[in-house]
Amino acid sequence: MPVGFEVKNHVAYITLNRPEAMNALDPESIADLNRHWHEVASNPDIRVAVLTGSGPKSFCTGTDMKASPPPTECMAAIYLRDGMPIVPAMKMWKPIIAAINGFAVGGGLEIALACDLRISSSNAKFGLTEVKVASLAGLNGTQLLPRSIPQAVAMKMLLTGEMISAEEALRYGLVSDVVAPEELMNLATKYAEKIASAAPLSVQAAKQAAILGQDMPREHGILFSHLLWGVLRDTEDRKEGFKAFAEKRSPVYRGV
Ligand SMILES: CC(C)(COP(=O)(O)OP(=O)(O)OC[C@H]1O[C@@H](n2cnc3c(N)ncnc32)[C@H](O)[C@@H]1OP(=O)(O)O)[C@@H](O)C(=O)NCCC(=O)NCCSC(=O)/C(=C/c1ccccc1)CC(=O)O
Repeated sequence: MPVGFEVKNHVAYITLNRPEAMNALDPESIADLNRHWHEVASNPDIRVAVLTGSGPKSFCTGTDMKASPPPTECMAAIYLRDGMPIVPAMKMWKPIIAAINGFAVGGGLEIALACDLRISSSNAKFGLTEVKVASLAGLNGTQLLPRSIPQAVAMKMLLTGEMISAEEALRYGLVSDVVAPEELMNLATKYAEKIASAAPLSVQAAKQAAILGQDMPREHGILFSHLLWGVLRDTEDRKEGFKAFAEKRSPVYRGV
């Protein structure tokens, strides 16, 4: 399988598994990945996902430029039927952690930008290199990178295709943590299990409020967050959270 999938302790681990091609995405990987995102979104046992690449060198280098067949259908037909591939299937309120274990380039960086937490190994490199291969960072990179790091750095990366190091990515806030390669999955698991131990509906509401609120005027975002709080107020899990606190024990959340 070009994409590994395993669920443990409410965490889905998704591993791009073509290290010989720097985990570039061929059509089979894209289909596999999309199936896994649908599973993450629909399986109530899964509360959070971790996306990584196999091997020591690369997270993902985007489209497999050697294994992508020429189009057989015009883009308008595909776009108006399915939208853009890959990233839409990741749009969900369960959090996704990108554990970036090496090159995150082209569509690989764009996928990482669609994740909620980005942590990186010290050998990682980040770039939107599509201009070098006569394409465009069309998986939302042109929109998300300038909103994620300083505009001047984003424009340099977009226009020149230059890569930045893990240290620079940390400095610009593109990633939250940089660790030694052998520590990366431990840290990803630590964050994922922390998220999985919190109340799943609260976690999803927090993500929804933060993501949708970004595009709202501040007062609308505040009102929206009040409504979400109201939605959560009567959940069984909120009662359990308060009761467990009073009883000095760990809560047992069920997502109801
Ligand atoms: C990442 C690199 C700088 C690493 O260089 P290095 O010298 O360390 O390693 P290589 O020898 O180059 O790589 C080893 C091996 O892997 C193959 N490889 C690596 N990346 C790809 C790839 N993307 N496609 C196919 N094959 C790849 C490489 O050929 C070697 O194979 P071998 O010779 O051993 O058989 C360097 O690898 C590099 O620069 N890679 C390319 C990165 C890149 O340009 N990515 C952008 C691709 S375009 C894209 O992602 C798009 C996304 C998209 C947008 C909109 C909608 C859908 C998708 C644009 C698009 O598709 O048009």
